[in-house]
This record gives sequence, structure tokens and C-alpha cells, in this order.
Amino acid sequence: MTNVIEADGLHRTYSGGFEAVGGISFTVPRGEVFALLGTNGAGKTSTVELLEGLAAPTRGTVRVLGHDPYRERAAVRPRIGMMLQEGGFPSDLTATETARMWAGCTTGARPVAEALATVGLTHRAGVRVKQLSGGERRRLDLALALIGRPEVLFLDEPTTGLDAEGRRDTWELVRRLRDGGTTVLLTTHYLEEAESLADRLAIMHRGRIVTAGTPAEVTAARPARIRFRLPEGVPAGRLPLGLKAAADGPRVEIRTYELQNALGELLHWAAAEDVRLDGLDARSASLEEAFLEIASRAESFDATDRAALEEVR
Ligand SMILES: Nc1ncnc2c1ncn2[C@@H]1O[C@H](COP(=O)(O)OP(=O)(O)OP(=O)(O)O)[C@@H](O)[C@H]1O
Repeated sequence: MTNVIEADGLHRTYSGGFEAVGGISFTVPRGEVFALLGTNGAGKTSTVELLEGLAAPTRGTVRVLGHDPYRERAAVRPRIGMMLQEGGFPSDLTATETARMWAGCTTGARPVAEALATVGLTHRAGVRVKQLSGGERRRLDLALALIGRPEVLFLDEPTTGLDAEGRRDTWELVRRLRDGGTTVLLTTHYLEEAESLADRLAIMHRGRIVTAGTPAEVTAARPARIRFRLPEGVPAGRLPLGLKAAADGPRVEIRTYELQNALGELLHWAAAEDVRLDGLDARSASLEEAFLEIASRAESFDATDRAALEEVR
């Protein structure tokens, strides 16, 4: 079996009738890091909970390691690790005691000291949970998710609250786990995290997947941009027409799918006209730009918002 996670036409409607997940499908092969991205309230956590078997889908099917994670929980649970958004440990236990308690409920658990060392918490092992910082608690969450040597690891915003070093350490750890064959599904708000870690990703908006693919595929469909300032007395109208420049006073922005050609044409023109391009900056589309564009596009097509605006007017 190559696909460790299979979601097919998943829907999740909460008891009040609100549909948080509106029919999504994707697969994750063994050994891949798959990221679910999305605007706030897009339905990422609601989806991950279905994959973890914490709730049953209203419609559609989920398979994790070939089983229904909700109905066949006993078959799936020992083989997966979960890091929820909020851990919720007894605050009076130390990090070691918490991990020991967790290990006691886990078959084939790693030694507690090893789990804490893996996430860089050895020096805080004897500290009570309530005295740990938010970032240290996040690391403890991760240590517990890893304690059963899971084949599939679900990480719901694993680096929220971590400092830059903690985030890098976590990324390193996720890469090591992936290299060791662990399949990882993570949700994140940090686009650079998805860009750097994910083999493939899906961007969700209002319960649906708006785009999916490798980070390179998702960004390749967006234009690169070139920015610079023109000197006084050189209007943007003098720029070669083919560059399709948009100007705000001396500030100019060019959006292009042919970055090398456009940049070449611009530099050739600047040299020939003896024009200095201050603050020249050229870059391919980043995942962040793709995300913002998708979010704003989806927003502008959203019928509910449009209807609400009409009503206000
Ligand atoms: N128990 C619940 N009952 C009703 N609605 C809920 C419940 N839990 C979540 N929702 C709603 O479902 C939608 C999706 O929430 P979810 O937590 O899955 O989003 P998310 O993408 O993880 O968001 P965030 O990035 O803000 O964490 C939200 O509009 C949320 O208010």
C-alpha cells in the first residue's frame, strides 16, 4: 500500500448545521510530508480530526494505513502520533512524569529520556508543566506525539509559539522523521514552513481545497515580480511597452511569467537610456504571494460575503 492517508469527498458538518469541511479529497503516500494550509477557520483542524479518528465525517471516507480511523480506532491508534493544537496536560506533573504517563499508555514506547532529548527538552525534564514556557509545552506535545514511534504523525500547527531556533529544530526533526520513513501531515500558518518542509501541500479556504501540488507547482502558476524606482524626470511611460509596468509615482512594479526575459529587457533599456533603477528587486513568486492571492481571489468570489455586502448597502 503506497497511500498511507486517503481522504475522499470528506464533509464535516457541526451540530448547529455549519459545514466546516465541504467535500475534500487528497492522498498522502508513505514517507511524504503533506501540509494543509489555509485562512483562519478554513477547516484544517476539522479535517485533521477526521484523519485522526477523533470524529466521523458527515459524508465521504477516510483511510489511514488502510483502516477507517474512527470505526477501526484500535487498529489505527497505536500506529499514529498526534500533536493537537492544545495539549492539555495535568499542570502539576513534570515533563518527565507527563511523558512517563503517556509512555505507560503506549505499546513499544521510546524511552522517556530519548523522547525529551529528541525535542531538546532534557534540561527541562524535571520542571512542572505549568512552569514551562508556551514553546517548551509545544515541544513536550511533540515529544508525546513521537513516543510511540508512529508510522504516521499528525502535527496541528507544531511550531506556533516557538522561537526561530525552536522552529528550525522542529523542521530538522520532521525532516529526520521523514527520512526515516514516517509520513507526516501538518497544518501550519507559516508559509515558509510549508515551503521548506512539505513535499506536497493543499491550500484550503472555507472548507474546500482551492489549490494543491508541490510548493514549486503552486508557485509556478503565479507571476514573478520586479520592483524598482525611476529617477525624477523619467516617467514610467518611457519604459518598453512589452514590460507592462504598473507605476505609482516613481515606484514601478512589473508582473511577469518570463522573469529572465523581462529583466533582460529592462536592464538593456536602462543601460541604453542611462537610467538608474534604484532599489531594483526581482523575485519569483513565493508561496506567501500565492497564498495571499488565492485567499483574496476566493474572498472576492465568495457569494455569502457578496450577499452580506449587498444587504449592508
Ligand atoms: N465544535 C464546533 N461547532 C461548530 N463550529 C465549529 C466547531 N469547531 C470548529 N467550528 C468552525 O468550523 C470552521 C473551521 O474551523 P477549524 O478549526 O477546522 O479551522 P482551521 O482552518 O483549523 O482554523 P485556524 O487556522 O483558525 O486554526 C470555523 O469556522 C469554526 O468556527
